[in-house]
Amino acid sequence: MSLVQNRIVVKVGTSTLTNDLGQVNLRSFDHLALVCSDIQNMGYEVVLVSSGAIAVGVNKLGLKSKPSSMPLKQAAAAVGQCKNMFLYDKFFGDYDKTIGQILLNASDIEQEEKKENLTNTFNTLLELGIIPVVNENDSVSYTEIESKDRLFGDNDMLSAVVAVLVRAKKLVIFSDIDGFYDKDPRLHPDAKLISRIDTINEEVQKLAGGAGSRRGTGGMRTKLEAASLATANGIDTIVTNGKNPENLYDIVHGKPVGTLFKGSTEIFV
Ligand SMILES: Nc1ncnc2c1ncn2[C@@H]1O[C@H](COP(=O)(O)OP(=O)(O)O)[C@@H](O)[C@H]1O
Ligand SMILES: N[C@@H](CCC(=O)OP(=O)(O)O)C(=O)O
Repeated sequence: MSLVQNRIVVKVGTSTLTNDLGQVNLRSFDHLALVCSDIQNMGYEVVLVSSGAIAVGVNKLGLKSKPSSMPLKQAAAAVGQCKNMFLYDKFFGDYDKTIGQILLNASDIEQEEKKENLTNTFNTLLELGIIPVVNENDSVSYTEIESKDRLFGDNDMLSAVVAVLVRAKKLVIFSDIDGFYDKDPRLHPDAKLISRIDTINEEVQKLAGGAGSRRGTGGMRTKLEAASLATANGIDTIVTNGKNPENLYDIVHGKPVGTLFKGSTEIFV
């Protein structure tokens, strides 16, 4: 099965959508909505995978820090997801775009029938010119929040699963850092950006560390897992800084930005 050439999945993490005080980063939401809308106007189909439900919920509920109790995390996600969709609806609306929410659990793609329904929903939304906004259904399932034996792992993996499902040509993972370095730049100031990786082997895996901020989860390890799945399905995966969403313009034109994990020659598994 071939990839849809003008289809792109964009993933944005919590550390881009909130600031160091744990507040919503309104400029990030607005900027992201502007660029995604503009890219769609240029003839591309965009799917947005957005984290941030728990962190935004924690802030809205006035909690001092991310709770450790699972019910409270799931409650925070319910509140935060609602606020995130309100913000996306408002900002995308400013650029004349309609969005639709899709909340997923791993079980939704494990069953063939559900998977087919989901694919049809994505395709129909995209045909209608709607931008799907996706997150894991955190309030229902805690696979992403906590489970170790998990398919989605975190939203990095979810974005790769979605990219495979919709047969996107590219997956763009917006992080709080410019790309994949030869070591964690927060711990090693001499770290160097790697602009292209053709094979994700053990050597590459050893370079990836965990999350850099208290808001992010997974760090580069989960981005590598996501890139492994996407590239094995022929999907070029780009990790770059969410502070500069306008990098999407260069990415859709195939210009080098951040780190490119090159998709293998369209073998669909
Ligand atoms: N080899 C590496 N290259 C770049 N960043 C790395 C590397 N190893 C670990 N990291 C850490 O991964 C972090 C990004 O992931 P994360 O904290 O999960 O944020 P988000 O999911 O919001 O992008 C970076 O801020 C950095 O500290
Ligand atoms: N589904 C969770 C996201 C967890 C997650 O993967 O966060 P991130 O590492 O910021 O992409 C939420 O919306 O809070």
